[in-house]
Amino acid sequence: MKILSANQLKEADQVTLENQQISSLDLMERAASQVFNSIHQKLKGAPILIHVFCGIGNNGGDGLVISRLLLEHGYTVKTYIVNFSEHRSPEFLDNYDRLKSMSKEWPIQLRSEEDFPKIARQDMVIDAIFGIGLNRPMVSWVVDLVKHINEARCFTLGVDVPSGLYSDKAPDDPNAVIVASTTVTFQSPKMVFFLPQTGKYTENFEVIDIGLDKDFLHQVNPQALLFHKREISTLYKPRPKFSHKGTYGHAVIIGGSYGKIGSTILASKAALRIGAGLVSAYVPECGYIPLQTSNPEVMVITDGEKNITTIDISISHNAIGIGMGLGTSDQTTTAFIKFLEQNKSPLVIDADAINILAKNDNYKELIPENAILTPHPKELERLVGSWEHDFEKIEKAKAFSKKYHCILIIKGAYSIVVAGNNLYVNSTGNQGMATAGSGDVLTGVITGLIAQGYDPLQASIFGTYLHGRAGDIGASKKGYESLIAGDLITNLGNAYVDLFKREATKPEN
Ligand SMILES: NC(=O)C1=CN([C@@H]2O[C@H](COP(=O)(O)OP(=O)(O)OC[C@H]3O[C@@H](n4cnc5c(N)ncnc54)[C@H](O)[C@@H]3O)[C@@H](O)[C@H]2O)[C@@H](O)CC1
Ligand SMILES: Nc1ncnc2c1ncn2[C@@H]1O[C@H](COP(=O)(O)OP(=O)(O)O)[C@@H](O)[C@H]1O
Ligand SMILES: [K+]
Repeated sequence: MKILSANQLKEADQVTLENQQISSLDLMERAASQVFNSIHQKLKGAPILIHVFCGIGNNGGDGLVISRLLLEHGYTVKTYIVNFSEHRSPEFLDNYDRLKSMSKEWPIQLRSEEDFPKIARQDMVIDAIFGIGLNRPMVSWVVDLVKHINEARCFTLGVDVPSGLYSDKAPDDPNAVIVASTTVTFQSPKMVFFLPQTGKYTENFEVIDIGLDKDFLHQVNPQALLFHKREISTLYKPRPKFSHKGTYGHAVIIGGSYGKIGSTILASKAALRIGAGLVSAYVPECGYIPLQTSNPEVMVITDGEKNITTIDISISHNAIGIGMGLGTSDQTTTAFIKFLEQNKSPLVIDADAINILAKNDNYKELIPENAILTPHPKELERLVGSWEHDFEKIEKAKAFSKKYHCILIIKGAYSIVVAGNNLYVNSTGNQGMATAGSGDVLTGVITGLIAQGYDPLQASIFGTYLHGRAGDIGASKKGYESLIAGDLITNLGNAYVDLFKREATKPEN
């Protein structure tokens, strides 16, 4: 699914008006009535008090349409106009008149704190103050209104985006944004939903198709792609009946140091579970027995006593995952850099291998083309420098990916695969995966996919998806707290099986 920027959505809006020969008032009616439908389906006429807060632009216009439709269906509604400016949009004004003409109760004008209404915990709020048009800080009384609404802690539905969020940067004041229980958003999910600084303002979101011009949507180069099962299952490579283990490649996992051998156990097991034909682990001697006993299917090569001192892989192989638990001692750093100078295999670079690269710009020049780097936020900061907000972080990651011709996976909730200017946002995974070793599993998964013949970009996207899905299946059985990295490995098979399960169809109302 395409994630479009605010400007692209505005352009889509204009193209739609021209090509479909409709007015922007019609488009607003179409969009807002779908928000109403979504609310009505859930509320089913429940007799609760609904407060609709409308700005004076088109987001406010949507709010007015929703108010009118709610009233027409017998809901108890109070509509407020948040007068943050005198420049009312024409569509707002039209809908304002329509609402006044059908309701005895006229919208309530808000101009200062004295006008704020009481909102009870059991009421519902519809937030249509600002949409994607917010372009400067809100005046202080509107900030206070946002805080007043948030303090009510009632079910709050954001229209398009929670008010107070910019489309391309972090909020000026983290408390000056509506915290929505859900957001019903038009046509495309917004990038802000997927980033830590801004995604926290909506617990859920629902994308509604408002029928914008299909050709435009098809040809537009999106800000990012959000990948779900539908797109992902097309990447799957079936296993031919007459295949043998050689068909699925040999993955090598290099890492570990005294006390951190577990990371290589997890990564090599994950490479096997994702389907590599053969897996070898290259570890210091202290890892030999732990690996052989915990993973009988994995072959083990050793070097150094407590940490790796040279990396010399003479066996034939198809992909290497390197870095988990490796350490960054001088000896290991030298070994890794020498290895990079000679290496010709597809690489997944993780953890301490990233930390070593971050030490010196000359080292970064050795990153082979199409290598995949899987930094968590701290490792990313070491690699690309610090950022003020998440959008800047993404720009820095893109610049790094372009400069060194590599793929970066920004890990976290909604991990983002960065390949040059292209961004792929993962839809699977959960907070239970914030646990030791889950990144090691991801490295094993991606290495195992490349060994099987997936190209690095496919392996990054497919692997991130399956890893998250395994976490979701694991959490559905164990809950978030007790999910551990080993559970992700256990559920990789279920994640594959799930790829081809049909969604249960929703019962008709
Ligand atoms: N194609 C689409 O995406 C559609 C968008 N529609 C709605 O239109 C919204 C965008 O409407 P608008 O562009 O009118 O913008 P908003 O309604 O978000 O904001 C209203 C106006 O306020 C001004 N403004 C921005 N920041 C301000 C501040 N801090 N203080 C005072 N004034 C400020 C801006 O000039 C802005 O145009 C969308 O979010 C959506 O709700 C729908 O009606 C229909 C289709
Ligand atoms: N809140 C979260 N939601 C979804 N996935 C998460 C969350 N927190 C962590 N993860 C995933 O778990 C993994 C953690 O990786 P990392 O921090 O490198 O772990 P470790 O170094 O312990 O192996 C990443 O794939 C990340 O996307
Ligand atoms: K809003």
